[in-house]
Amino acid sequence: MSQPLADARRLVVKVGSALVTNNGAGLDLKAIGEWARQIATLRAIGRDVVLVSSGAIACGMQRLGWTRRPSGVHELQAAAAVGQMGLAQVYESAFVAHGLQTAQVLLTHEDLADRKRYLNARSTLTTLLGLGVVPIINENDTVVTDEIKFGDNDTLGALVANLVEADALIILTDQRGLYTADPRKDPDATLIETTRAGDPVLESMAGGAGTQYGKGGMITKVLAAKRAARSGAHTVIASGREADVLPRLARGDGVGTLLIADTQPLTARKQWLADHLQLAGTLHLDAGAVDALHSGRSLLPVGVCDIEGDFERGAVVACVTPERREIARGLVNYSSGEARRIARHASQDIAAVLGYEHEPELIHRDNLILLE
Ligand SMILES: Nc1ncnc2c1ncn2[C@@H]1O[C@H](COP(=O)(O)OP(=O)(O)O)[C@@H](O)[C@H]1O
Ligand SMILES: N[C@@H](CCC(=O)OP(=O)(O)O)C(=O)O
Repeated sequence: MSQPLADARRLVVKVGSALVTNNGAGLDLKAIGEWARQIATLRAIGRDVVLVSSGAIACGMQRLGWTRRPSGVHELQAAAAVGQMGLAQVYESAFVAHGLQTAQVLLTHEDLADRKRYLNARSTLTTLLGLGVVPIINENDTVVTDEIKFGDNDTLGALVANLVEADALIILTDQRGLYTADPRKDPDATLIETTRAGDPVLESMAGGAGTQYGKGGMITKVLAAKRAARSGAHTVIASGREADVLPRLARGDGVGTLLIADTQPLTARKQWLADHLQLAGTLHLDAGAVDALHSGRSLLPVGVCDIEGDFERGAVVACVTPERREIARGLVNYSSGEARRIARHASQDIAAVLGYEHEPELIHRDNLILLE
């Protein structure tokens, strides 16, 4: 049942480090040439393709003669800077051979968290697609440290799928798809052909990375599918070594694991809120406020017992239950200092407490998304 892919006009294809660098042996020119050929085939039948490629660190390590992945952030960043040159060079020549232009786009988490930069990135990518160019995206590893990284490119792939409103995210890796357990560890593991993106049972089946070259493993792919489904994109996890994998998927053939997006997509603005990986603060709600949010109402200051963090009006914050489960997130109308003063107060008292009132709600329901 891979029919949804046959209708997908815009695809994000993600290729992992182990695959791109042939397990750290150096850029796999044959494999890269093969994906370029397949992507050219998709372009020829009118599909838009954005490629998210890992491999900068693994390629840099190989070029620098390092056999072990360094643990120091600056060494990793240096390796990424060296390796990204290799990636750009090889992709450029591989696509030129098929008459296609490429564009390098390096993104950070901050680019996508800032609404203006997010919209800029979206316009640039859609302009490139309109020009028939294949954008090749990676994380800008040289300028980000661990705390602010996407880290694995599965997450980045899902965010890009949401950013360009793709119909499908295709994650190519070194296994045939998602198995019931890590096939490297469990010989009885079987391939799952079709499932529902976001099914919590998948998270217990998926393990970590298979080699020192990959970062995320299967768990980040399963979570990426859940994330991509929020904008309505289906996900396929398949082997990048499977013959003609991309054209076959585009024809609707069943290859690998299909994770179907079967929930109502969020609006673009709510999608952007949901995709924030780092939040500016946390609002602790009482049980009444939790119920109000579940019935689709705005968050009023009266239902907030405590505030964590230092944030400005307009920041994206988490809303947690008394048990500290994040149930929603949204754009706050008051800074953390103001919020601490009006917490537990009725909205009609805001002006008396602060001397002014922005809005009666702490977070308006239009700026709020429920996560469960
Ligand atoms: N349930 C599972 N099904 C398939 N692979 C799994 C599973 N759990 C863990 N893995 C591991 O995930 C690895 C792929 O992830 P990773 O090494 O990060 O590759 P990539 O660089 O392509 O992202 C596989 O080689 C496999 O060992
Ligand atoms: N941005 C990093 C990719 C991080 C990574 O290893 O991702 P992945 O192989 O997709 O798990 C790089 O280019 O080396």
